[in-house]
Amino acid sequence: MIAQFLTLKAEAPDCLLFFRMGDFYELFFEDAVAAAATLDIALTKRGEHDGVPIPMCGVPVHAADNYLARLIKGGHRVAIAEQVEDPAVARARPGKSIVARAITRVVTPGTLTEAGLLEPKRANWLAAIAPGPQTGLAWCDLSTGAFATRACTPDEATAELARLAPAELIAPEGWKDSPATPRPLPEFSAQKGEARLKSRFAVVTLDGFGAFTPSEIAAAGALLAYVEATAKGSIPLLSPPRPELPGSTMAIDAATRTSLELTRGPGGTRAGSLEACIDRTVTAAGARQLGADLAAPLTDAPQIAARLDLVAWFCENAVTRIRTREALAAMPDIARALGRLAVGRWTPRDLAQMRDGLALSLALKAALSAPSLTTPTLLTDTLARFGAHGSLVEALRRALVPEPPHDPGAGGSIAPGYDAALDALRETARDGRTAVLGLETRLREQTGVAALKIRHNGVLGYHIEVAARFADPLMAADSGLIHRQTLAGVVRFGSVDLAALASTIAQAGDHALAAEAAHLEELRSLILAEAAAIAETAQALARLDVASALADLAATENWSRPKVDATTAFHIESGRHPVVEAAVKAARNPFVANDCDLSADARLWLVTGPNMAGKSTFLRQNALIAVLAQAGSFVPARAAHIGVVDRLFSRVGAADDLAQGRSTFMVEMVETAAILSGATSCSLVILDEVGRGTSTYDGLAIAWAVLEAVHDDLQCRCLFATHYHELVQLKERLKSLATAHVTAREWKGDLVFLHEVKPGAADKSYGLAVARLAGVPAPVLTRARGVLARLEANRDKTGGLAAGLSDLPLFGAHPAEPATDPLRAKLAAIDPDAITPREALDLLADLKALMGEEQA
Ligand SMILES: Nc1ncnc2c1ncn2[C@@H]1O[C@H](COP(=O)(O)OP(=O)(O)OP(=O)(O)O)[C@@H](O)[C@H]1O
Repeated sequence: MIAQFLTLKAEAPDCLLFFRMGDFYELFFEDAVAAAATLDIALTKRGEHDGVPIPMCGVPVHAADNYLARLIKGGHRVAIAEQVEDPAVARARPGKSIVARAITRVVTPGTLTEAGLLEPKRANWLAAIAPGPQTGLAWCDLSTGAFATRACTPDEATAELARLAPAELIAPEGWKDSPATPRPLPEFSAQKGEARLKSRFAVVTLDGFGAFTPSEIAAAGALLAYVEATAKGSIPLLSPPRPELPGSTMAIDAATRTSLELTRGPGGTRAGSLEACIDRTVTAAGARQLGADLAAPLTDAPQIAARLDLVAWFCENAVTRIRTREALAAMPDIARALGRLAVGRWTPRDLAQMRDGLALSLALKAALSAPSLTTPTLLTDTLARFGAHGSLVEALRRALVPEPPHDPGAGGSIAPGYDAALDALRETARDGRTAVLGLETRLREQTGVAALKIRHNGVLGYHIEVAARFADPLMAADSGLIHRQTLAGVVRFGSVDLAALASTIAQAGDHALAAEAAHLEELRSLILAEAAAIAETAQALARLDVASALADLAATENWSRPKVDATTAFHIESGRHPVVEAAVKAARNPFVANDCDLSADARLWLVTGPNMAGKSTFLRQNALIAVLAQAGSFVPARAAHIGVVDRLFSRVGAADDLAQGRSTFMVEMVETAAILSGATSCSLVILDEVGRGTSTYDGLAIAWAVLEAVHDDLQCRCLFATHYHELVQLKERLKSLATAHVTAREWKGDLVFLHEVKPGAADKSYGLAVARLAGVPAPVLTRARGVLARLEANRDKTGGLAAGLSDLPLFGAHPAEPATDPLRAKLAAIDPDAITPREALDLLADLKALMGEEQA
């Protein structure tokens, strides 16, 4: 057996091998040691290998999901080796033969489909990257079948991966940019990929799915190869790939996502994120769609307007909204049930979920289809995506009992009356059981043992049981009973009649189970034949859930419809930060709404104000409002007009990236460089205290230069918060720069934050007042006050930190002169027609000498 284990282990050396033995999956050798440590279960020993005891541990099959989930979370991959023949067949073979086993599945984080192993509200992306100057990305979610690709630059690929946050990334061997499952390079060949995709989707050309670049095909092909390799012959659900067009969504890089906490909060989970704060969806599929929408806001104004129209319609039609949400709340997750059915890991419950979900979808479609002049286009389009699943629902209704069991082997899933032959088999089994009861009564009378019982267990099957003290007379040869087992206190017997009945019952039961299994399989095929239409229905349902949930939010939280167009407007009236607002309100404080108008003559705002006044909140809330608006949501503001933002950058409070060995300041500069090279005139840039991580002079100088570059070169909309009051001078020089400050007042020696954003710069920093609020001891504060008075006196005398900057020439006024290259200058001066061969040789020698000087 260990030889069989080792052979299988060699097929999946990077996995823990779950080796099926009866009702357990056993692990051996290092696998056992690793699994026991991760799962915190007992490590035992079994036999010896090369004279050394073999470590072993095991998990029961019925609870395997739970253990698998923990191992996958712990960073392991698991190969499952099942028994692939009946043990009786193995036993019947001559010699000491063991049951044949084979790896039937490799479980990895990106290929999960079981409900128990997945987060209901998050997509479970498996992504593949084909690196190169033009990088190809492909990603799929095997739990729902979604499959998409994108061609992009390496930087964009990093941002895309941050958006998707894949559960698993596959990359060619040797690629080291981020943790990935390595795959052989040939699997990333575009040619092979194309052939693989064509064969998987049974098409002669991929053109029908969209226009792909070779890098996208390479990534999609590698992804498919991996899916097939881990599924080991089963066919997971996968829709045809859909290429994502470059520029169709707002570009948001990884640092911006983290700083704005769009879909992950401070702890890296959903809690505390914008997504969690605004999520009112009532289905898991809706929550997944909302997450996807927020992670990828649109850039096409008409498409955004279509989403907003649908939200507005649900806002206006409150009764319809409430009814729709009630209907959706009862909806099972049919997208994921479909994923389980496709891959072959399903239970009869999944069939019932499909029946109930599709029936509800039909009812919902009928309820929302009443023609009306005001029906928004997206509603009409979404309803058109609902499939006509009437006959499938009918077939499932006829075939299944209302609540089938979880266990496919338990029987009892198929409704009575569906199949006369099955009913007859069940009848036979039932009659047999009644006959067993009759036999029990007869035997009690015959033997005079009133407490005689006929029982059933897995080892003996049906048997007669009496207390030991009544057993002796029954042992007699003429008792008609056959002794089978003596236990402490009870003795068990068989009889010819009982054996006959047991065999009838068992046969009928087996045949009934086989008939049920065949019916269940037929129903599964019926569903899979409509897989594409069901996946489409599931997506349409998720879209309705998102729109009605956003409408519910807008109606109850007083959000308003933004106007989004192709201008560069950014005008927010009384904007709020939804997450901070919720926190502030939970503490029974009011949230102060603020305006922001980045119109052409003030597209760059320099925001000052004391610590804790609310600068970061103000900056972020405007970025979030742009994200929400372009995701198709109403926004937390009285009114908003936003010109489509193509790229969003936010740098708020850079933290040390110790994992990558970069200091705060280095991180900040790397990120600032990314903005300066990536932003366009349609971008929105949020910069919070750029330059604060270094010495005051360096920091001010960098902040100054960045502001000038944003103003003159990028010419984008920008909010820039700073404690460098010296920067206010730039207002005189940069015509589209406006100053604003967040207000605070000192009152009776205390600092009171008003959180209002007002035009103009803050009068002072209040740093010491904040320090006092924070509990810095009085002697330290007194000393600090003294130091401050000195510094300020000196500043006023010398002109301060920014002395001498007032007559600094404007940024870009003196373009750097191209460095003169003496070699080039000399070459340029040569007129080949006017020199003799001798002069030419001399010149050559001079040029060589010049080159020597340069290299020295
Ligand atoms: N508009 C507002 N209305 C009510 N409370 C607010 C508002 N803005 C901010 N706050 C409160 O003030 C706290 C501090 O806000 P924030 O972090 O934005 O300040 P800051 O000025 O950026 O501070 P620092 O300069 O120290 O980073 C928030 O956690 C919140 O409780």
